[in-house]
Formats: sequence, C-alpha cells, structure tokens
Amino acid sequence: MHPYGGHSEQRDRGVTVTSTHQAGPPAAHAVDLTKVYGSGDTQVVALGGVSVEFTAGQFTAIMGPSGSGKSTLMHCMAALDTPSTGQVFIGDVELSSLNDKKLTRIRRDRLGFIFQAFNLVPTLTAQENITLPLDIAGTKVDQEWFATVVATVGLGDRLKHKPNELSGGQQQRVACARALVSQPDIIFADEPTGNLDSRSSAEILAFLRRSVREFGQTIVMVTHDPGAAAHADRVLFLADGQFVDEMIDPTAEKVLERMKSFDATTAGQVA
Ligand SMILES: Nc1ncnc2c1ncn2[C@@H]1O[C@H](COP(=O)(O)OP(=O)(O)OP(=O)(O)O)[C@@H](O)[C@H]1O
Repeated sequence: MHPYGGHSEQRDRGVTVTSTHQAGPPAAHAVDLTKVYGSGDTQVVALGGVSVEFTAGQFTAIMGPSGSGKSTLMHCMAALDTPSTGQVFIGDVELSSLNDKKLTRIRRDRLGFIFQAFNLVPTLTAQENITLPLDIAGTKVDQEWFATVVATVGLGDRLKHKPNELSGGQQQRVACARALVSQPDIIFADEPTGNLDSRSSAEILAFLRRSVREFGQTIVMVTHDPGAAAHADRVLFLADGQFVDEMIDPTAEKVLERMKSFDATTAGQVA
C-alpha cells in the first residue's frame, strides 16, 4: 500500500491518474514517462513511469516532497525538457515527433508558463511583456481579450510600468496575463506564489481560479502550499517520481492531513 492510503487504479509502478470531472479529450497527457539523470552510482530516477491526463478546463495542483519530481514532470509536460522514455501529448500532438522549430511553435502558440521568479523582460513595460509572445509570433493582439485579461488581473493603471517599478505580486500578475493573453491550451505554473506574501498569493490564486471558471482555461500548478492547492479542482501527489494519490475538490485541511500522513510514513521508513 502506498503512503497516502488506497486508490482505485494501482498499477505496477505508482498510480495512473485520469481526469474525473469531465469527459472530452485531455488538454495534455503523458504515458509512462521516465526521466533518469546521470548514470551508475550517481543515477537519479526523477520520474519512474508516470501516466497522467489533464482535462481541458480543469485546474490541477501537483504536490509532493522536495525532490519527488514535480518540476521534472512539469518541464517534460511543457516541452522544456525531454523525458528519457514515454510520451507527452499536447492535445493529440506527441512532442517527441516534433523537430525544434515545431516544438518552439507549440510552446509559443499552445502553452503558457508562469514561473516562481516571474521571468519578465526588465526593459519592457508591463503591457509589452504581456503581448511579447504574440508580438514574437507576429499575431495581432485581440484588444478586447487583452482588455479583459488586464482587467481580470487588475493591472489597468500599471501597464506603462517596467518590472522594477512593480511589486512582486504585480509582476506575477503581469506574468499571469502574459500566459493567458494567447489563450493557450494549457498553462503550467511552477510554484507561482512561492515568492509572494500571503495577500499577493491569494490574489494570484483567485485570478487563476477565475480564469478556469470564466474562460475555461486549463491550468497545472506545482505548489508546496496546501492553501494554494485548495484552489484547484484536484490535487495529484508525487513521491519518489511516482503518483501516489489524487484528491478531488481539495480543502487546505484535507491536503495538510494527507501531507502529514506522508511525512509520518517517510519518518517511519527512516527510523
Ligand atoms: N539536471 C539534473 N541533474 C541531476 N539530477 C537532477 C537534475 N534535475 C533534477 N534532478 C534530481 O531529480 C529529482 C527530482 O527533482 P525535481 O526538481 O523534479 O523535484 P521537485 O519535486 O520539483 O523538488 P522541489 O520541490 O525541491 O523543487 C531530484 O532528486 C533532483 O535532485
């Protein structure tokens, strides 16, 4: 039995997690992903055969102890890294079948990214940062959608400011708007509230939640924070490069309890 208790679909290696809320094709999915770093004595199995589906219009949080493979999984799913074996699909496109040019295009046109460190271009204004992916692609900015996104993240009076003239929370709102403006199939957010105070975190999480509810956006978010995970529709728990459990309609209390049971099991193994 795995550390989080029982689950409906136990396979040889970890749990296969499938979407539960809606029918319809997943926005992205992975089949038996492995990622191995190094070789011999220094070999690290970061992902040990992970299969997962991300349903369109759903907000998924990924949690797990440090080193459990969360970032590795996100990077493989988001075409920022290549798995050792297994397949990643964005819609029905399998990433390993694409050359560099097509990968760049899929990242630009169909994927959105929000990083812990904001990753804004310091010499550009907030507005220029938000439209940068579209400008690079040579795509005309849909002004109505741009106005909706900017209003949603509450940046109306800050558009002419450069990142160093904005607070951390405001910078992350710019990053959220940048991810959303191209209406990607899926947004990958790697600890988006990791550098923010609790008030700014709450604002960003409310915005992510709203973009799922009102715009049908699909979001996958790595977080260490049970309160952040509670904004998601479901939480997937990783341990040692395997999915070990899934929680639908999480609350911060339930997530915290689950994490405690994991810590207790780990401590038991060490003792
Ligand atoms: N480039 C690399 N070379 C070697 N090992 C790596 C590399 N990147 C990650 N790892 C290892 O792979 C495992 C998974 O790392 P990963 O960063 O995915 O974990 P994580 O769950 O995101 O951790 P954290 O919560 O601390 O960010 C860890 O043991 C890590 O040390």
